[in-house]
Amino acid sequence: MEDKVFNKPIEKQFEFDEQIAAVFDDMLKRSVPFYEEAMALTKRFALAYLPEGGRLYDLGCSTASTLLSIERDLHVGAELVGIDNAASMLEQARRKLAVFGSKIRLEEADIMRFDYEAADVFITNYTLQFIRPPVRETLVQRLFDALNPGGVFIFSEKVVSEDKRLNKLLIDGYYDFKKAQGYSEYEIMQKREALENVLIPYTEAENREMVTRCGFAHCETIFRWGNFATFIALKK
Ligand SMILES: C[S@@+](CC[C@H](N)C(=O)[O-])C[C@H]1O[C@@H](n2cnc3c(N)ncnc32)[C@H](O)[C@@H]1O
Ligand SMILES: O=C(O)C(=O)C[C@]1(C(=O)O)C=C[C@@H](O)C=C1
Repeated sequence: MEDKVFNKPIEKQFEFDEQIAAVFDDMLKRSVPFYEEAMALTKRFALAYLPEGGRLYDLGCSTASTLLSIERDLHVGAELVGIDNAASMLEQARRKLAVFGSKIRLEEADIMRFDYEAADVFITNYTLQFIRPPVRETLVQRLFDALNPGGVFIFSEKVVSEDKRLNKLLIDGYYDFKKAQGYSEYEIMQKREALENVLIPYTEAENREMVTRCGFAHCETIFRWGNFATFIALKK
């Protein structure tokens, strides 16, 4: 279904509710530059680090698009687990899992409180930015602690620049991208207002510093377009 959520006056802050879940796949494709490519890179690196008998978690898995794409090319016996606290997102996910006869395990839970088992890959694509800054690093630390040695953390984020002029140019470029995807200026402004204080982006450097403080030995930016980036952090 086509995303027209912000075509009318907004009544509340951005929330992952039924209205958003119903159009979410279209929303992401048209709102995240190179979404498909970032997902393909996520899959490539996830598969490379997922051993036989391993475990992969996708936090904020939404409609399970990334997990299903990974499962399609999975050639080892490994457990794929998706976690999200939005019931309506998981409803869409379950529908897709049924169509593909998938073995992915879905958990409706808060990623801040979930009791993680030992894992080889954690993914948080466009999810950390919705976790309040005072507790964001606590979550990353928990993921690091649950990772087996040699495990990886792959995450994608909207990012900002510490340089004011560059930051404005990045945002202008992003809004032009959205216009080219068919969103009107009105829809773009309505969504910007709804996301204020809900989606809180860090700079690329802040993201790297955060994972380094949590103990990751190496962090690489594997994709960046304007104000969107995908990272991989390695636990040695
Ligand atoms: C932008 S979407 C993620 C998109 C998805 N990873 C993808 O690449 O298609 C963020 C997701 O995180 C979920 N989320 C946000 N905070 C959460 C929390 N504390 N616990 C569990 N899920 C959360 C939302 O419900 C939403 O589905
Ligand atoms: O539309 C925007 O302004 C966005 O930042 C895109 C974005 C994201 O980056 O997570 C914001 C909310 C939705 O979850 C989908 C995509």
